[in-house]
Amino acid sequence: MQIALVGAGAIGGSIAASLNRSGHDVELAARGEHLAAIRESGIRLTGAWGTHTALVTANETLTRRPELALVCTKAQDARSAIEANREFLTGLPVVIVQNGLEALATARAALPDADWIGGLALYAASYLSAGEITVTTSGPTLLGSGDGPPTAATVAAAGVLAESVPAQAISNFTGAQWSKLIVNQVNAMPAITGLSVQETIANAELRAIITAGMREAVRVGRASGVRFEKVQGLSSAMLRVFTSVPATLAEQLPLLMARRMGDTPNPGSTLQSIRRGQLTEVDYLNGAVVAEAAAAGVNAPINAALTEMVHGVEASHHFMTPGAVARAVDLAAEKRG
Ligand SMILES: NC(=O)C1=CN([C@@H]2O[C@H](COP(=O)(O)OP(=O)(O)OC[C@H]3O[C@@H](n4cnc5c(N)ncnc54)[C@H](OP(=O)(O)O)[C@@H]3O)[C@@H](O)[C@H]2O)C=CC1
Ligand SMILES: CC(C)(CO)C(=O)C(=O)O
Repeated sequence: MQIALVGAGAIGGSIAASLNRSGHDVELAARGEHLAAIRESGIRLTGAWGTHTALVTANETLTRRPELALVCTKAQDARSAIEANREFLTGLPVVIVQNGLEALATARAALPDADWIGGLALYAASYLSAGEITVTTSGPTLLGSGDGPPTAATVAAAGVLAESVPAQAISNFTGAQWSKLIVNQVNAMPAITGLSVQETIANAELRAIITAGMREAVRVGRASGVRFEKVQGLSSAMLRVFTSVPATLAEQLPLLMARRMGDTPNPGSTLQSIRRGQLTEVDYLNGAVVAEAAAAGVNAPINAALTEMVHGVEASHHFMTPGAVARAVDLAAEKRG
């Protein structure tokens, strides 16, 4: 099948290489030194999904109309990436694989005339260098849209992807996006400290803040009327227990998440942006919790403080120590009440 991917970093690159390995005819839209490296010697995939060098067609924008497309940029780049490839995406089923809550709304606003399908990657991947992608933890990609059952186009797209990567169509995609937003509470701390997700969770001070941020985000979701969908064991019932037990007991959840990630250090996608000197997605992660809290008339001081600290590191290029992070969270929480 002819399949196009717009954005071929950690997520897009690992999916593209796997599709190529299965025999699909893949075209990528990529940019900069990554595009040059892919043109020169393909995408080199390593890690949990095996080793493969994918020699694929790659251009700054798509040059032909595929049968299925995926958009796999960071949230802040999605709109311009879709607009730049509008000609070859119009009328197609297009999967947008993105964390946060806004992927489908952004995609539909940028290109109303496409059959947009949301994608949530439950695996972890890293961009090592131009042309080099590694999968650090395996897991499925969930496809869906809205709060009902998956559409026929979603089931068909999941079927195609599932021949190459773990993928499945789900109901209540909106609830799954929220559950993933709770999982993505682990992204900010690596971006602030420069440590891996596993290292931040192993640190008692940081783990307490991550847990508090997760509990705050669940409460905001509830205040917004969210029906959490089960994602990586995070069901609505489980999240109710998570927010009602003592904080130290609740820390078992991030500890479990870290164990599931295994031994290969996972920087998370937000720290990877920082390491490349790029702006991060934090406004779509912790920032989304703050925005939803404001809309629901509740406070989210921990998520607000984490958002601010990630922006601070983006600007200063200096990571913070765990002690400094703990002091900043305390001060911010006091100030905001
Ligand atoms: N990495 C992970 O483990 C996981 C990531 N996710 C989510 O998946 C999404 C993608 O993340 P990830 O793959 O890590 O991000 P990356 O930054 O690794 O990849 C995004 C790629 O898109 C490229 N890009 C941006 N705009 C354009 C454009 N107009 N045309 C062509 N290419 C473009 C970027 O290029 P450039 O570098 O030049 O900006 C980059 O190569 C995010 O929403 C993330 O939160 C979800 C689960 C796990
Ligand atoms: C859950 C996690 C941290 C996996 O890498 C992720 O979704 C991300 O990096 O954005």
